[in-house]
Amino acid sequence: MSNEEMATVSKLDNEESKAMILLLGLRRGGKSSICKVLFHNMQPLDTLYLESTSNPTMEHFSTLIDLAVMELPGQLNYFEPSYDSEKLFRSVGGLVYVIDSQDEYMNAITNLAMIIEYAYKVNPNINIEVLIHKVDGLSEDFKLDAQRDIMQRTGEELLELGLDGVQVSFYLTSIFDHSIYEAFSRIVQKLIPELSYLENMLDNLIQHSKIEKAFLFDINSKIYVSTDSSPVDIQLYEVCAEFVDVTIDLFDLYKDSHRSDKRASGGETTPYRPRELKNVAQLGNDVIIYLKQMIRGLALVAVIRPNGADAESCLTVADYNVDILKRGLEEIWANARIPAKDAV
Ligand SMILES: Nc1nc2c(ncn2[C@@H]2O[C@H](COP(=O)(O)OP(=O)(O)OP(=O)(O)O)[C@@H](O)[C@H]2O)c(=O)[nH]1
Repeated sequence: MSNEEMATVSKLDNEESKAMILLLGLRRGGKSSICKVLFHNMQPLDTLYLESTSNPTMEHFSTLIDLAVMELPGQLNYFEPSYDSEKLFRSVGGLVYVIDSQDEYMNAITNLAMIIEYAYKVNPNINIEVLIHKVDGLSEDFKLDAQRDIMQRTGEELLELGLDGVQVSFYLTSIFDHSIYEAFSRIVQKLIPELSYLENMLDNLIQHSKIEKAFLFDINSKIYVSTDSSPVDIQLYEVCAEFVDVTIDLFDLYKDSHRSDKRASGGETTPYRPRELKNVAQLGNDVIIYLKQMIRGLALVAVIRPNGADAESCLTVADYNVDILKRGLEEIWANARIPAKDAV
């Protein structure tokens, strides 16, 4: 193992306070592209020119929880004696394995089963997540066939290893649409211990407003860390994620040019406080999309359906209830370890 690899793995000692996700898979499966698109806003087409990763890399992502995503290069042999895999696998909450659905995937499935066997032995609480990736190149029928085939073959491999009881979640993903955000949202949510409180709070919010669906988005990555308990319609999620983008673009366009206010008396300066993100838009079908900044780089995005009621009064009620939600979030996270950060 190279010095750099050792250094990254030894950093794990300091990472133990963070929820950690390990991103694994064979070479050219799409791991670096996923990290770049999710955490660095890289355009999907620009990932074509990414070079193969040769050392483990770590992405830090502080939202409701402090999260680290560690990418292990495809060519790394995790079971080589000098590699402290045991420590690594014991410290992670989720293992995400990327399978390239456009390539021959039998080797990937064998590799996955071997990793699951090891991971499960050292850390039986680990969440095992499989991304059936690059599905943008497959037709609808073929996508489902590939999913069925990969799930079945993985099941067979695990059965052979006597691991048929292990829970594995599968997601069809691509960096060219919102499926990768949706999959990561679900993966991250499993690592948030307060998830059920959040869901209850959002359920309460929609019960007392004309809100049809509410998401708590991490503004920077567009992953949603929670939603109410009604099922997620991916198209609705896409509309909401795009609304976050538009809001940020507008916010940047009209950024405050005065980073501090000169007080009239004596010319003292008060610290710069960023404006709060808020945006409301009414669509052609009367549906209203509502965004308001919450705590820790999060924004609430809600879809309001007035159903004949006056839009203004719907918004007044939403404003009132969203403020209560925000205060609730502030109270829950008042004692959290990481300091609240500015949203944008
Ligand atoms: N069509 C398609 N191509 C993708 C997708 N995600 C990644 N790719 C392409 O797959 C190729 C390999 O991606 P990488 O992100 O470098 O793969 P990796 O798993 O990090 O590879 P190693 O660093 O060698 O381990 C790149 O050319 C990406 O553009 C996807 O969702 N769809």
